Order: sequence, then structure tokens, then C-alpha cells
Amino acid sequence: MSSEEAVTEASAAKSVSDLTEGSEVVLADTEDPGGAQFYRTHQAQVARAVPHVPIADHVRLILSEPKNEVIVNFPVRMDDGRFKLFTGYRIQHNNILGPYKGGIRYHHDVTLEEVKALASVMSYKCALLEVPFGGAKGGIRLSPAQHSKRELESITRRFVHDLGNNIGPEYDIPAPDVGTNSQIMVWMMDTYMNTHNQIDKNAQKRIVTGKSLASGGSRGREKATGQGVVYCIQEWADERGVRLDGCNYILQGFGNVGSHAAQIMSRLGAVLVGVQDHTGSIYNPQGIYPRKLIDHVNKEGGIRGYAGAEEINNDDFWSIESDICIPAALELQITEEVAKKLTAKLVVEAANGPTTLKGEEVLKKRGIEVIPDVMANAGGVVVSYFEWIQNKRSESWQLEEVDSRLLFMMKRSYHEMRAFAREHGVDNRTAAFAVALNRLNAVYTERGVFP
Ligand SMILES: NC(=O)C1=CN([C@@H]2O[C@H](COP(=O)(O)OP(=O)(O)OC[C@H]3O[C@@H](n4cnc5c(N)ncnc54)[C@H](O)[C@@H]3O)[C@@H](O)[C@H]2O)C=CC1
Ligand SMILES: O=C(O)CCC(=O)C(=O)O
Repeated sequence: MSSEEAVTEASAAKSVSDLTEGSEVVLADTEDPGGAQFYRTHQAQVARAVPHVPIADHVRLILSEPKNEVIVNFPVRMDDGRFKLFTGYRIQHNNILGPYKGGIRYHHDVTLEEVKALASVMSYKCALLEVPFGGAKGGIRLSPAQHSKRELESITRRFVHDLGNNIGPEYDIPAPDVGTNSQIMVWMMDTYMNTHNQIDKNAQKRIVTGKSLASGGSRGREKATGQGVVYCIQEWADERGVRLDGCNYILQGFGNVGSHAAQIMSRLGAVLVGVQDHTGSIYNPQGIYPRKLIDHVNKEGGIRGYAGAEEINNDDFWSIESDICIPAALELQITEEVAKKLTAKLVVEAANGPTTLKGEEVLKKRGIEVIPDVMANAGGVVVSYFEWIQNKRSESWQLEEVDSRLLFMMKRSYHEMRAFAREHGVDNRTAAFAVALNRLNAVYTERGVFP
């Protein structure tokens, strides 16, 4: 760098610091090792499916990057009176099958590339499950635990305000993901309604899904992702004559998805022998009671210190003797090293993108089967679709109806994926992406190319 350039850089930095003095700036994409790797991993996984289905060139190109990338920077007043600048993303990958759809993540590692990967995953998930939605995802780089309820509400409302018409009940419909919940969805809905003046307020409820029951949510949405994970495990067990009663499993992530999956697995007699979350890892070969662990987590904010299990090193968690492994936390967790340690016969990807490319290679070599994210965790978006329909029609379905419709859709796609895998001699992930790609390609080619 010449001395002139150095002076210019220094004065530019100075003027930025003048602008932000006294406030905290949470910069968006300063470092992004994980997000970029996740995006490349996801694209490589999709690319493996391409030789197995006839994809038109223009369709491949369209799907290779998101259609829209919305980034908003907005200041919010913190409880101490100072302003903090946040960056929010809403990435809209594809909407050929219907409105953009996907969760909102609040996590300190959120980056543009991570949200791009997650948005693209949603397009294939919806296509595989025949949910008439496209794929999107959003997020803000923040640690929810470090903010008061009031701060979280202000951040959420400001984010929705600044997204403006980039979301809408027939255009792009957010939902919960890591670090967000029904309360955040209800704040989003309320802010949208207050900033978009329409007479039919009831119809506007479907701007988000994953709301509380009182504010227009669906029965069964909160447990839906975990329920769908277990439906997949049941199909896998039936196919192979495995009894779930008495089988051992380990679980990474004990939030919405993990804790619900664990409660449902318990009802089937499966034994939870190890859990890991952001606070540590615990082990009990006699079984950990999900309900008691939930009570502990609600009080303490994590699994650490739970009296009904022994605390172990995070590194030892993956080698716990088990039949099934359920990653239900973040992406890129099942690395080469982790895959070598696993004793399970099945990995069920409750999380999005939990397995690295190298990790997958090892799993394959070791004969460990994978039910991929786009299939395993699709229960959430399926019941979000049911919530959206119920809001649109002013209906309220009973839980039995929600569960039986969910089971039907999960089973249908699971067996489509398995049939493709058998017919083409490919793994479940490649089959799942191939079925989804086929569907997207068919719609694009039938509709033709706009000149
Ligand atoms: N909430 C939903 O409906 C859906 C969620 N998913 C996916 O499921 C996964 C979990 O999501 P939620 O349960 O909603 O999130 P959550 O915020 O409710 O729970 C996340 C869990 O992951 C744990 N965790 C975070 N960092 C960790 C780390 N470094 N090591 C170990 N554990 C860690 C947390 O302690 C917590 O137990 C994510 O990949 C999400 O994208 C997929 C489909 C739908
Ligand atoms: O429920 C939804 O709309 C989206 C859920 C989600 O973000 C996901 O499946 O990863």
C-alpha cells in the first residue's frame, strides 16, 4: 500500500469511528470461516445430484445463487441508553414453487454466506416435500442470551420495519430457527400489521408461522420438526426391522428441535444416553429423562449441571455407545474426526447442514446411513404450511389432523427418496436433492424461458 493510500485508509477509518463514537457497531461479515464452508458444502452436495437428473442449463444457473439478498443495517437503543448497530439478512433463494419461506436465526455466528446456504436448503426441502413454497432464510448476528427481553423486542421490530415490503403473507413468510421462538414471531407479526395498513388483519397473521396458539399459530408446530425427525426414524426402523424400544441414541442440541425429538423418542421406548449443547456434554448409560432435562434447561439456560447424568468432555460425547445419532444444533458438526468416533448405525440430520464433506465420506466408508436435513427436519416447514393455510382460511385444526397430515407428507417423501436411492445406487442425500431438483426443473421447463 502506498503512503497516500495508507493515509486515505486511516482517515476513512477515523471518519467511521467519528460516526459511531459512543455506540457499539456489530459488524456484519468481518470473519466467516464457517458460513462460507457451509455454503460450499451445500453446493457440492447439490452438484452430486445433478448427473442423476436431467437439469436444463438455465435451471442449474438460476438455482446456483439466491434470487435476492436483502441486507439491512439498523441501530437499536440498548437498555443502557447507548445505540448498537445490527445487521439483518433475508436471503430469498427461489420462489418458482410458491412464496419464499424459511426461518430467522439469531446467533452470534450468523453471516451472509451461512444464511445463503440455509436459504438454498429451504428451496430443496420444500420441493422434496411438495410444500408449495420456495426457499428463504434470515438472521441477525447477535447472542440472544446477552440481550434483555426488551432489547430483543426492539431489535426484532426494527428488523421487520426495515425489511418493509421485502416480506409479505403471499411473498416471503419467516418462521423460527436457532435463537428465535414463537414470541419473536408474534412481535414480527405485530410489527408487520402495524406498518402495513390492511383492513383484513386476520389474513395478515400468515406473514409469519411458528406463532403461539393464542396469536394464530398451529397446534403441533412447536414440536413439528422434532416430530418429523422421529417419523423418519420410524420409517428407517420399519424398513430394516429395527426395534426402537430399548435402542440408545445421542443428541446434540437440546433446543426446540432436539428437546421435542427426545420427548417423542422416549414415548417409543428409545433411551437417550448422551446430550451435548453449547454449555457442555452429559452421559448416562441408564438413560436421561428428557422432561426433567427440559426443566433443568429452562432454569439454567443449558444442560450443564443436570443432576441425572455425568458431565463428560465434549470430545468424548461422539464416541458414546449408541444406535442412532441426532445432530440438532448447528452446521458442520460431524467432521471427519467426529465421524470416525461415532458408534451409531444411523445419523438423522435434525439440524441443517450438520455433516461436512469429509465427515460424510467417513460415514459412507463406515456404512453409517444418513437421513439428510432436507428430509429429516422438514416437519417444521410442513406444519408451517399448515399454519399458513389455517390463517388464510380462518381455521383451527386439531392436533390429530396436523399430525396425520404431517405423517402422510413425511412418509411420502421419505419413500420417494429411498426409491430413488435404490434405483440409482446413490446415498439418501443425493437422492433427496435429485427428487427436489427434478421437481424444480419440471416447473421451470414447462413454464419456459422469458426472453
Ligand atoms: N426450529 C425449527 O422449526 C427448525 C429448526 N431446524 C434446525 O434445527 C437446528 C436447531 O434449531 P432449534 O432447535 O430451533 O434451535 P434452538 O435455538 O432452539 O436450539 C439450538 C440448540 O443447539 C445448541 N447449540 C448451540 N451451539 C452449540 C454448539 N456449539 N455445540 C453444541 N450445541 C450447540 C444450543 O445449546 C441449543 O440446545 C438448526 O440447525 C435449525 O436450523 C430445522 C428445521 C426447522
Ligand atoms: O417453518 C418454516 O417455515 C421454516 C423452518 C426452517 O427454517 C427450516 O426448515 O430450516
